[in-house]
Amino acid sequence: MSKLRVAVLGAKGRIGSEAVRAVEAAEDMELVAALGRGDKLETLTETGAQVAVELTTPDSVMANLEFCVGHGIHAVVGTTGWTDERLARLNGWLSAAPETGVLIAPNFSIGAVLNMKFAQIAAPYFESVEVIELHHPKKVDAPSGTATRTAQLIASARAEAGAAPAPDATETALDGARGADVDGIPVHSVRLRGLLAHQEVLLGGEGETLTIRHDSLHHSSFMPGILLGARRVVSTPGLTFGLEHFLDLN
Ligand SMILES: NC(=O)c1ccc[n+]([C@@H]2O[C@H](COP(=O)([O-])OP(=O)(O)OC[C@H]3O[C@@H](n4cnc5c(N)ncnc54)[C@H](O)[C@@H]3O)[C@@H](O)[C@H]2O)c1
Ligand SMILES: O=C(O)C1=N[C@H](C(=O)O)CCC1
Repeated sequence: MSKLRVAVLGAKGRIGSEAVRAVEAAEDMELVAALGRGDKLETLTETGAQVAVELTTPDSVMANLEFCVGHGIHAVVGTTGWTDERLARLNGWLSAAPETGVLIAPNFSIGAVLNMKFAQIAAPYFESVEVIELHHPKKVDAPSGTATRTAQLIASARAEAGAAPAPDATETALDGARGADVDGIPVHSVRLRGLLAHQEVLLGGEGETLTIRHDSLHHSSFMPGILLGARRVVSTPGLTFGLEHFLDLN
């Protein structure tokens, strides 16, 4: 059987360099290109890449995806910075390339996907919910893509269940003291040397709390999800948002 022809964009970065090693080690894949900032995207077509693994920066991801989708190259995207406006532009490109698939995964680690899922399930049952994400100090965006997605899932689960807003008597606060507001859910971002990627969802009710915590201790935690994404995206046209859809968790 022929091997899946995979390229990595952001190949010299923290997660990209790990992805290069993971693709090289996968028996059913061939690494056909490993591109860094400034390398020409035409290499993707010249090398016959079928899937591009996009692990760059929020300022680069859109141009890379426009090229990939425009050339019928499927994409597995871990880069953060997704807004409704960006998703609409991507969907516009995909509507002109109906056989092309793009997976955007706010987090590729199974534990983080389950953290999001468990939080979504628990959210309607508690009066209070807040999210704390903790990352390495080189991270350029806050809140993390994972925390943003988690808060969105919590907010929609609570809205669907008709849950009341969380109690909060704060009258005066320093800017930022109550975190960022993502769809009404407070999200707090910690940047700390020694950490990689961690998240706690705190839920509180009468006389009890529930804490759902996940820790990524090494970039290897993201690799099985990236490889799964590459295998599945080639037969999943259109936009898939969240690895849970490829794990049959929905
Ligand atoms: N979804 C996940 O599971 C997951 C996990 C870890 C990181 N991330 C995200 O992945 C992104 C990268 O994270 P990182 O820690 O590796 O950052 P990083 O800064 O270490 O790596 C990004 C790399 O992309 C390169 N780059 C920038 N523009 C480029 C372009 N146009 N073409 C090719 N390469 C380009 C940079 O030079 C750099 O080497 C971030 O958005 C981060 O939040 C997602
Ligand atoms: O290290 C990062 O940067 C990470 N980014 C993603 C996010 O913003 O959620 C996933 C976890 C690691």
